[in-house]
Amino acid sequence: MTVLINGKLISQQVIDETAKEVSTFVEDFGLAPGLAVVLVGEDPASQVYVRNKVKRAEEVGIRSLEYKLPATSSQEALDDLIQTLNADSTVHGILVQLPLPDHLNEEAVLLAIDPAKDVDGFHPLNVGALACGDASLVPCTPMGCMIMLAHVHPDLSGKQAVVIGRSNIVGKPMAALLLQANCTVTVVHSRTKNIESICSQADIVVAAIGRPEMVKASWIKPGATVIDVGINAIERDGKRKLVGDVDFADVEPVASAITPVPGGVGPMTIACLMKNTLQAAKNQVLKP
Ligand SMILES: Nc1nc(=O)c2c([nH]1)NC[C@@H]1CN(c3ccc(C(=O)N[C@@H](CCC(=O)O)C(=O)O)cc3)C=[N+]21
Repeated sequence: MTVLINGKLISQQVIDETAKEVSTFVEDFGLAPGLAVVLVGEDPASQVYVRNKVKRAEEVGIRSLEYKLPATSSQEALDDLIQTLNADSTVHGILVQLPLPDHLNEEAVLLAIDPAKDVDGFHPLNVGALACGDASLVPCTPMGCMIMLAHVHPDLSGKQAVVIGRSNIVGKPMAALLLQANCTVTVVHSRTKNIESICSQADIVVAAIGRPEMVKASWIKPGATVIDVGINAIERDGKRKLVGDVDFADVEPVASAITPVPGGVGPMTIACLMKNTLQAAKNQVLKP
């Protein structure tokens, strides 16, 4: 029987633990951790995520602030907002929802965020710290994947892990975390030759490609663990549906454990954002 790794349930555990720690933080320091979420434009999918973040923040006792800028905002307007949030001692975490509209420079925005408040872990300083194995703020999605993996593999040491995708947001930090956990890590991507044969040797496959249902049973070694990072909205039988980067119906019978979509990595990402906001608040209050 294949184990279904339940992201809804595990994320609730992370939320509950974080809520407890937040109430201790409030008792100790007399203020709640604060998270600022910046959304530029009206992307409907992003609006759903932002709403979920606000809801979860409320649940754990984090004060969340939503900043909505028009899609036509200038780089200067966004930079000004970030500088204001950097200077605000009641804001401990800043998240700028990606992707930004094309006319804005994403790299410049990520550089502008105070690394101590960078709850996404995307600032070059935090990226470097992760590469060195001493990060305090780890990107939320890969962190969520590691927590789910720990539920089926208490010891990852010596496992063959293949990460499909090399984005700065998921693929690269995911590979760094697996390496830190003593896996043998291979990253495959759009230019890789023989992706299928490389994947089919893996004990652990993390799919973060952004292509609906690309990973098939023939890519998966029988008994492997499959983490599906993809969240793709597709239309099937005239209905809108969320599917992952893994063809779940095909792969599930072959895997020993697999994450579903929805209810897998998505809720873990949000729970880890709450964890990071608390972490950032602790870091700032303890060494301002
Ligand atoms: N700076 C930045 N950081 C991010 O972490 C970030 C971002 N930008 N831009 C967009 C992506 C996407 N993302 C999701 C998080 C949770 C769900 C989620 O909770 N999904 C639920 C249900 C979603 C639904 O039902 O529509 C699930 O998979 O079960 C989805 C997507 C964070 N992102």
